[in-house]
Amino acid sequence: MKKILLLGSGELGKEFVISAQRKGQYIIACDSYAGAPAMQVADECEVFSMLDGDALERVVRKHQPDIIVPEIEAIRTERLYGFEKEGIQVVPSARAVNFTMNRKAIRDLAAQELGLKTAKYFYAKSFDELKAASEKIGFPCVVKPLMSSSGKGQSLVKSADELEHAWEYGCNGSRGDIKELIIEEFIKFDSEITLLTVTQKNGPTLFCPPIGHVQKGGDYRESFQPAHIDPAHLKEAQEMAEKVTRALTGAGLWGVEFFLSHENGVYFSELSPRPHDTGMVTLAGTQNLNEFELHLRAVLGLPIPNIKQERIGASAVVLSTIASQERPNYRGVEEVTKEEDTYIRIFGKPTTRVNRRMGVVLCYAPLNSDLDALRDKAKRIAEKVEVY
Ligand SMILES: Nc1ncnc2c1ncn2[C@@H]1O[C@H](COP(=O)(O)OP(=O)(O)OP(=O)(O)O)[C@@H](O)[C@H]1O
Ligand SMILES: NCC(=O)N[C@@H]1O[C@H](COP(=O)([O-])[O-])[C@@H](O)[C@H]1O
Ligand SMILES: [Mg+2]
Repeated sequence: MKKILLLGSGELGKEFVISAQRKGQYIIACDSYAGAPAMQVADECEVFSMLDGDALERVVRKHQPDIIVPEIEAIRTERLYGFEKEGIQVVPSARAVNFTMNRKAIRDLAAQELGLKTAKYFYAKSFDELKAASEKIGFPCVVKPLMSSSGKGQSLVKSADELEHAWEYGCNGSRGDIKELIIEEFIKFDSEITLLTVTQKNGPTLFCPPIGHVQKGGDYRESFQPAHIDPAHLKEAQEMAEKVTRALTGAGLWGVEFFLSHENGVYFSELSPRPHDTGMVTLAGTQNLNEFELHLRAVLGLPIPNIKQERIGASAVVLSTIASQERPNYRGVEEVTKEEDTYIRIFGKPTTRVNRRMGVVLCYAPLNSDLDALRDKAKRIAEKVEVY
């Protein structure tokens, strides 16, 4: 049995904890608020700011974990190098977690050191720098904080007069103490995918069938597997995923994001060194092993004999339309359970905010059935659920 310190306790962590406990592990779930989804199923929990390095140190000393599994990006990741040196396994590695928490580190590594194709980009520390960069990139362009996730602080800028708003919005949506944004060329992609990639302690890098997804405001709304893409594009994406995960080092499951364009090919976008939100579609049983089970096996160094697509699947998110500090209720769950081949997962978040992801609807069908129809079904059913 290993003692696992989980840093971040959202919906992704909750599924990871369930997988880990099913393999006899002991988990301490951490987050900045009490009653977080993964805490509801873990052995112990700790509530503190993981951006506070000293608080993080105290929790590590108190529990003396064998393994640290980051679940979010908002962590004082510099401290992880020290823990790793002491012999604690950091998942997938301190380097991977530290590089991916800041868009600058990972983008420079991917585009400059590894030569992966990405959108053109510049960084801006002031409004004037943003303006100057936008003149080089042109409109539309995308502006994001260097440190944020799930689309926080991200805007699509269509003309110069929207820049000021993008600057303010980006700075306000930034986590942590840095006031710097990235401005990217807008890629007119035909589709985007997440390539779940597994790096192993003893074994080759493995790839799941690609997951297609649709985002709104920089946040995921629906995902489906397998995405039907050009085999040459898939091969290219796999090669890029192999390169970037090798450079970041370590064992675990990663969500590597790509934009695909018929005209311009494959662009690397970013990656998560952990299970990916769009990968929740694997909870519909699309694969023999879902992304959480794969992460756990890679972390523990357990064998993964194969990854097999068992059926097709679609996920659609349930978002809150209200903001409240009260524990929410859900209307429509009975309606959902009337549907065939459908699951619903309510994450159990104790409070709401507008557009907070509170649950997900998962639909599946046999291989070779109509994927577009399945996507429509998942979206139609998710619409029935109301958070109040
Ligand atoms: N340069 C771009 N061109 C076109 N679309 C973009 C670009 N950058 C981001 N997007 C859109 O916004 C989405 C979110 O962007 P990105 O993944 O960089 O943000 P994020 O906040 O890190 O999201 P998450 O943490 O949920 O993965 C992308 O999946 C894509 O749909
Ligand atoms: N794109 C990253 C992502 O989906 N992360 C997932 O969302 C949780 C935070 O949700 P919250 O903001 O509702 O607390 C995180 O803990 C993780 O499970
Ligand atoms: Mg993303």
